[in-house]
Amino acid sequence: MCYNRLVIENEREETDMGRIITIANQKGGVGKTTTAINLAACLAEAGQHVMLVDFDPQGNASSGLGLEEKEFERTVYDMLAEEASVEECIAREVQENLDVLPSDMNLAAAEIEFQEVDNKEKLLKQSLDQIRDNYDFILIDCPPSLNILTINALTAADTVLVPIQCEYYALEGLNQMLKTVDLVKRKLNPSLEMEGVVFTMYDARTNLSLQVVESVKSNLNQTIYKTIIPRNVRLAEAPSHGMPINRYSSRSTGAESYRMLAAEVISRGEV
Ligand SMILES: Nc1ncnc2c1ncn2[C@@H]1O[C@H](COP(=O)(O)OP(=O)(O)OP(=O)(O)O)[C@@H](O)[C@H]1O
Ligand SMILES: [Mg+2]
Repeated sequence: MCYNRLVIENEREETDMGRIITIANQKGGVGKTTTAINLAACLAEAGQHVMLVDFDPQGNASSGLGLEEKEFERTVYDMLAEEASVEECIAREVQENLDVLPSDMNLAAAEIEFQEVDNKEKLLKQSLDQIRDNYDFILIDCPPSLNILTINALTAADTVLVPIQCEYYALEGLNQMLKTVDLVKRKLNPSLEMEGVVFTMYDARTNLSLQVVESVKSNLNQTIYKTIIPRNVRLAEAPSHGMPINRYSSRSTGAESYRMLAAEVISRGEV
């Protein structure tokens, strides 16, 4: 089955622009993709119209939602390279209310290939601005680095959500990340704000998890989400079944926690 198809009309009646949230942390394996997939799926379950942009050449957000490379002809790379329109690259209704802009290894070439392109930091923004009115939320899953892809994602975003893994080196590199956010805000995207920090893989059986949460709370002058994502084996299993947690194991603590996070994210937008 091929998910890509061209849709010309604007499907949404509302006129307000979608909120674009970039999920970033240059540290690897902290739960960015798990948060991107499951927050997107739980926002969609709550009736929000959502697009998830897989902006990592690893393609984990695409495969974690069951999108295999053979199933899509176009990717976010084709969109950036202007080889296809934004609309042509979208995999539609991967779940109810949830569209995906898939990615694959081609995106790894972006850093070198777009080196000489004018406004190379704004390529993603230029594309997403064309479609943001069609969505309530656009989430962008970043690779584990502060490269041109992450800079593009920060430039396109309204806010940045930083997952922090509850482990000893949690704060390592975080300052660099926050400096990059600040730099992008000053040079490229003045309206960029911090969405906040989300703790992931919290293990209630260890003192360490609690200590990390306490130390981040006292050291980091950032908004911290009340919802803490627990370490939950169902969350780790779900991607290999190509499903978000609310479909794979709807009553698991992982599903419940991402539903709570989605409710918090929605309520922040209403303040
Ligand atoms: N709350 C959780 N409970 C159990 N396992 C988790 C949880 N969150 C993430 N994982 C697992 O930890 C690993 C890393 O998570 P994930 O891929 O979301 O991190 P990432 O930050 O996107 O990684 P990368 O930097 O490589 O993109 C994965 O195997 C994932 O299934
Ligand atoms: Mg990832």
